[in-house]
Amino acid sequence: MFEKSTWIRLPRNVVVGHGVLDETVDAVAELHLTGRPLVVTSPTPREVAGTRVVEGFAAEGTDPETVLVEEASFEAVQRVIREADAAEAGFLVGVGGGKVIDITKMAADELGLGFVSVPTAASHDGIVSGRGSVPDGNTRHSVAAEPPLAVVADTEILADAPWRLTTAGCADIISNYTAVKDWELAKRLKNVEYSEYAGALSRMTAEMLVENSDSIKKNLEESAWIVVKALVSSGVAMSIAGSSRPASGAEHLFSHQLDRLVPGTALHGHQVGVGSIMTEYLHSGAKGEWRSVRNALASIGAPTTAEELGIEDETIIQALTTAHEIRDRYTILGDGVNEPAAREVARATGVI
Ligand SMILES: NC(=O)c1ccc[n+]([C@@H]2O[C@H](COP(=O)([O-])OP(=O)(O)OC[C@H]3O[C@@H](n4cnc5c(N)ncnc54)[C@H](O)[C@@H]3O)[C@@H](O)[C@H]2O)c1
Ligand SMILES: O=P(O)(O)OC[C@@H](O)CO
Ligand SMILES: [Zn+2]
Repeated sequence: MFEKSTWIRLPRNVVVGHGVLDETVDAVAELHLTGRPLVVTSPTPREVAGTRVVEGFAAEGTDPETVLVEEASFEAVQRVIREADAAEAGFLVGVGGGKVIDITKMAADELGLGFVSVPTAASHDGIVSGRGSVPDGNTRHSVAAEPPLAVVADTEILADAPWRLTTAGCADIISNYTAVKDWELAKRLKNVEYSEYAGALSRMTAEMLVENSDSIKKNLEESAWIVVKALVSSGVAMSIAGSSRPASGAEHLFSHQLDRLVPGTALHGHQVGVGSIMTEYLHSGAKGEWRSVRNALASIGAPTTAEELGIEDETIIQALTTAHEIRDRYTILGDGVNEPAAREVARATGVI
């Protein structure tokens, strides 16, 4: 008897383009979300977009409340929940980078409220996904969270954000190549559940981004358009999979370990990009495709070395040798890369 079942939870409205921030209220109205909005944001995103979103809701008479968050932590999620309860919020609007959006989607999930994603940076593929990523002591949780009912991605704002945020988003997408390889490996060796559709979509998203890399340039709003489309597509792959597997493999474990060792030093996307160069080397060897990964990153101006990340060589080795410990997710790292092997891969790929 066939007993398989799945829920693929996707946004209903994905609004992308120049000046669409002012359509946030319409995107919400179309969803029949009611009650008081709680706008979750952080200082800079509040300046570049949050205040305008609040003013838009206020003009409609919905009396929005705002809460500022800085870090992705369970404590921050609880704080948003308390603020939402106190404000008797009807729905949540996350305005900011990946951390703000993760906190908002996790709070919305616990509260049982709808959530709208308003990214102010094209820096990560969590803008659409129903996953939240939170460090917790020695581990990193990827938790099921409320996917956004709507995404409002204003390319004018995204193109105006510091360029490094956009190159981080590109690198988060380029890392899908190795994430999918890790997922396939885990299917072969550990019989983990694998989705052909999610894997193919994730890989195709990375390929299309790389094919369009000539059009991804600083001060070109079209770049934000191309990158957001890819981030949405990658998030959809995660929703189809019901896990972050299609977009997160060993390169992400390496990045999560760097977040523990040297928090706040480099952007998530940049770290996973450098991790991807090395894990591609581990997958396919010296003559394999690691150069293509490195060249794709270099062509959009993302870091490809420890120095460009602003991270010490020894920290790279430490992160690579301990990355397998961070989460129970089988990857090319297996039960761990030893120190000489880590040094070899980091040197051979020019990362250190
Ligand atoms: N849930 C998922 O599926 C998923 C996917 C990818 C990444 N993530 C998570 O997202 C986080 C990474 O996201 P991130 O790189 O955006 O980091 P972040 O949220 O820390 O943002 C980086 C910085 O950019 C600033 N910023 C945002 N918009 C700006 C703008 N327009 N102008 C100037 N500054 C702006 C933020 O205030 C912050 O200081 C990580 O915690 C990662 O684990 C989650
Ligand atoms: O589940 P994690 O490893 O946090 O990955 C989510 C996201 O960063 C994928 O791009
Ligand atoms: Zn990522």
